[in-house]
Amino acid sequence: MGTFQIEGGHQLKGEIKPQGAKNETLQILCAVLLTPEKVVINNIPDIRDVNKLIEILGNLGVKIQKLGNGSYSFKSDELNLDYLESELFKEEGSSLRGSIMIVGPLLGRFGKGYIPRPGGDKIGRRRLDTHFEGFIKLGAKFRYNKEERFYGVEAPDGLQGTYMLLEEASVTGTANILMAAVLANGKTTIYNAACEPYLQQLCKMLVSMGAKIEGIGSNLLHIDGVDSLKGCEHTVLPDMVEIGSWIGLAAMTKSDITIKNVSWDNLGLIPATFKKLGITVERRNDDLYIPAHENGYEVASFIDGSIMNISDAPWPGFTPDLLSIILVVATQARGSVLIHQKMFESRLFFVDKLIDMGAKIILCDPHRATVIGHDFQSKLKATTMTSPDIRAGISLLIAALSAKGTSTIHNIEQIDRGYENIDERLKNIGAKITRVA
Ligand SMILES: CC(=O)N[C@H]1[C@@H](OP(=O)(O)OP(=O)(O)OC[C@H]2O[C@@H](n3ccc(=O)[nH]c3=O)[C@H](O)[C@@H]2O)O[C@H](CO)[C@@H](O)[C@@H]1O
Ligand SMILES: C=C(OP(=O)(O)O)C(=O)O
Repeated sequence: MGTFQIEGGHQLKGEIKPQGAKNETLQILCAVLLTPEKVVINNIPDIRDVNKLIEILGNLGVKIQKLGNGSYSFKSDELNLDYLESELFKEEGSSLRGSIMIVGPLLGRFGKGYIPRPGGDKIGRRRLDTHFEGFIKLGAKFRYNKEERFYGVEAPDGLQGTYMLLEEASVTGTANILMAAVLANGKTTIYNAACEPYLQQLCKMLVSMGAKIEGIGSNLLHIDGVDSLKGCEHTVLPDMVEIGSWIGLAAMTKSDITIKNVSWDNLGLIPATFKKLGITVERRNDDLYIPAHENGYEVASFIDGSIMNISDAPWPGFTPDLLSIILVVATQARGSVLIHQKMFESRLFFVDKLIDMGAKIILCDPHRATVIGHDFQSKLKATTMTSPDIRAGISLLIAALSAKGTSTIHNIEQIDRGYENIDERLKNIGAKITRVA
């Protein structure tokens, strides 16, 4: 188990460049399975989850070449589908959430796809019903081995396009079904599709490979199946969750930080949501500037004067992946705010660690926490903690950087899942972090 030691209480200053987006990359990597031709992908982040998926693709027979920093080429012309039924795959496939998205492209192209129950954060139940209901609608036969927790879909005679209304706008579910439908016979309509920028990016990539998709950016996708897809080159967007994490970090540590080339138009409600906490977020061309909040930041109230409430929702709503960060930032705001995590059931439990550090938080129930800000009148106290999931992990790191004294965070593998070389990048802007093991 890796550990960070963090000396808190220092202001940071400088520029930071966001990594390529984790969740987009996981979709895009799976799409390379759709064609025997070469696919080049740029701006791939060097993080644990992405590297694990690249390893799975390699074991599946994809020819992978590193072209440069963050750039790779992939060629899926001679796949070893037997790997899908191997013990190694059962182990590797279950180690991250994103691996589930290899099923759609394999089903579309080869008529079969298998996957062990995927991993990812332990942040509540994470059902896969949307994915498999979609495949079944496209004509696939579904089987599930309960003992081994192993899922399979098969369609030896190919998939047939159809209309489907998804039960929920699942991000990986939409990507998975979409990647199957682009190679189905005839037309597919996916209503209540997830439509966040990363899915838009996947759609654009598929179109550049020869897929026919209409409605990109909306929750109603029309797909006209084609017989085959060709190679392409694709560049991953900057990671909006990382960008949000740096906004929170800057505010909590009263730091003056510029986040470079954020692709502002793809940030949706992220800047506006930090502004609700009173944080100044300035657009400078495509950079995002956060001045040092020497006098703190004050939570806004609603027009009717009622207490501020920040909650998540499927895109274009506020991403659930930033609520833990919003929560930690709120602990030093002037005013109170109710955080409502609607999607995941176990994502707020990490607040016990913040309470240990002296934060004023009432966990109302698994989905809601009320935070009463300190307005920097009282600093958080350094402590020893363990990171339960990726976003709680980064939130605890932000808390530790703002706290008085030296904190220890264990299980930093969770943070490394989604943040590239985080200790070195933060050290470059003045953070005092040591990777102990
Ligand atoms: C690898 C990857 O891309 N992971 C992201 C992806 O996970 P993932 O695709 O697994 O998440 P889903 O979009 O399927 O759903 C996440 C959770 O929200 C619930 N839900 C979802 C949609 C909805 O309309 N109502 C609802 O309640 C689901 O039941 C589930 O518990 O999207 C999540 C939601 O943005 C993000 O937190 C994850 O970082
Ligand atoms: C929940 C997340 O990731 P995953 O879906 O990979 O567990 C996340 O990125 O915040």
